[in-house]
Amino acid sequence: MKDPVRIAITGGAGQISYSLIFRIAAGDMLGPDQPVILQLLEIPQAMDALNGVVMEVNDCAFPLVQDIVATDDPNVAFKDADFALLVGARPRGPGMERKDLLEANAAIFSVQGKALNDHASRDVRVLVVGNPANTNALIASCNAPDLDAGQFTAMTRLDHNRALTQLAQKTGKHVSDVDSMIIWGNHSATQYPDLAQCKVDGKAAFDLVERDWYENDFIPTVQQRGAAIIKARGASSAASAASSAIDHMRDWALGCDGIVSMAIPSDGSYGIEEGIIYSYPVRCQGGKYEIVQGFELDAFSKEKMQATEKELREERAAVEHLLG
Ligand SMILES: NC(=O)c1ccc[n+]([C@@H]2O[C@H](COP(=O)([O-])OP(=O)(O)OC[C@H]3O[C@@H](n4cnc5c(N)ncnc54)[C@H](O)[C@@H]3O)[C@@H](O)[C@H]2O)c1
Ligand SMILES: O=C(O)C[C@H](O)C(=O)O
Repeated sequence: MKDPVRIAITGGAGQISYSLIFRIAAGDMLGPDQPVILQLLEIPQAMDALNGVVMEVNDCAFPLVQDIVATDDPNVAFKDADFALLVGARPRGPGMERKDLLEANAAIFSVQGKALNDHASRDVRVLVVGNPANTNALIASCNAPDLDAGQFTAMTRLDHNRALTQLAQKTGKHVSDVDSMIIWGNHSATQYPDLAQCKVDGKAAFDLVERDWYENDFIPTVQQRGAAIIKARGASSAASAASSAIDHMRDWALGCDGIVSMAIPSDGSYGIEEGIIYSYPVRCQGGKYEIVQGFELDAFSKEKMQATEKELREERAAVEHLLG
């Protein structure tokens, strides 16, 4: 058996965690031969509920779970953490945009960035799920000056997976037949789900779908899917968010074939301002991610990519006081 790894999860008593924790404990994220120590963080008022979750994890008798820490202290939750999934934050309700949560949630991520800086493993991989995820990841990273900015990522994998399914259903194929899907930019209604590089069963997606469907159905459906789930369920996506968080961390840690979308600190690639947390097409190998370079961008793509970049710059300006 391998040595156990420490996985910190915030918002441990919330909706997403109620799926996420059990799937990680079952080995879905790091494999069936990787023991885990779960380090779960909640706010003091939710500690009873978190203790109930811990009771349930224990009742599953998962072979991979070596220990569980339940705490309301971020310094304890992030101690020596190898992986940190920052889920704990307020979700939006009907009629809100995710950036309306900036004020409510931003302070959480400055505190947690500092705690990661001071206590986590120097190799910690951080995924921010709590919204607005890209800018929250920027806040956490800026408050962790001793860690590399590249260790902080935000989740657009749910958008990527949503886009895969929309295209597969439209073309009558399976999601596994689709490759080179790309989500650019912010996990928000300005995100740009781009089919320009996409192939379905080896054929260019643009040869299989009409331009009108792409611009007026596919793009808005993916951009608005979170709101559609809130309308239908009366609560934001939870099991699908957990599943995508697992996909993101698994591929980053263990590698994957093909292109996936991850929101990562921009290095200026594709003309995007350096530093903001922007979703790019990446390849994951050897425990690292790398932006896929060299795609040609037409005027339509450039405009969409700049619109979502502009929103991220505005979000950054709104939290300037928290950026350390
Ligand atoms: N990036 C994405 O694709 C994506 C997808 C779905 C949901 N989300 C976001 O994820 C977040 C969580 O969603 P949810 O449905 O699980 O919400 P939830 O309200 O069910 O759970 C959030 C939990 O976080 C806890 N919490 C709040 N502040 C905390 C803090 N400072 N430290 C630790 N825990 C804290 C709360 O007590 C609560 O138990 C929301 O912001 C939601 O918008 C993001
Ligand atoms: O839409 C939301 O607010 C939740 C989440 O970000 C989602 O995309 O489902």
